[in-house]
Amino acid sequence: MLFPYARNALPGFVARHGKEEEVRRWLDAVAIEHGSICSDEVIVETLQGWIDQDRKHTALKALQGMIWEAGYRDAEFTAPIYADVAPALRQWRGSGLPLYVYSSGSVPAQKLFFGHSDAGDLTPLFSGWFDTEVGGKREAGSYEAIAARIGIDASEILFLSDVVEELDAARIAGMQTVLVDRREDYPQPRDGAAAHDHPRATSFADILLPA
Ligand SMILES: CSCCC(=O)C(=O)COP(=O)(O)O
Repeated sequence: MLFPYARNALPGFVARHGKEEEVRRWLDAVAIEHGSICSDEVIVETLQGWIDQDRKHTALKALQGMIWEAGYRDAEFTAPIYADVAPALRQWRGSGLPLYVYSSGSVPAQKLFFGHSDAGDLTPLFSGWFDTEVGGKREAGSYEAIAARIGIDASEILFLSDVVEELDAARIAGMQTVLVDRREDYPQPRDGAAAHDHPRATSFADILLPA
């Protein structure tokens, strides 16, 4: 729902805001990636193609965040969140654990998402936010940088993801990992050459953390 909304709104958003410095910066980054000077029409088509591929490009993610802002503000939608997530986050935070978000979505988009979730405003639960400005989610260096920024040894950090390659990168950096296995939405490899040994949970309720 969020991605189709951004895809449909992109042409109008670029036409209305494409000359604003903070928007132009990201449109120019797309043009550079595209390999040549190109029209805004081509930039929009490129971005829509990236949405179709679920590409995690920092420029796309920054622009999506700006587009979603209007949708949240005008109450056109709330951010979809699995029913087991908010109760677990509240319990973990209540027991004193600091919680952080690391997403390919831009930090402004993350704050909008958790601020307008189906379960209400969850932003007070989080102690910090990280996006791909720190590095890609499949690169171990990103997790090393996050641990350094948080000031907690990587071995004390549990990283949750539904993507095995992200968990591999976090583990290389020394973090503990759990695959949040949302089988119906994001099936992950289980057997054969792609097998892995990250602990699995099908719900946040099954993730037991030290108090
Ligand atoms: C949380 S803001 C929007 C999410 C988003 O744009 C995205 O690509 C999700 O990436 P993630 O790394 O959180 O799986």
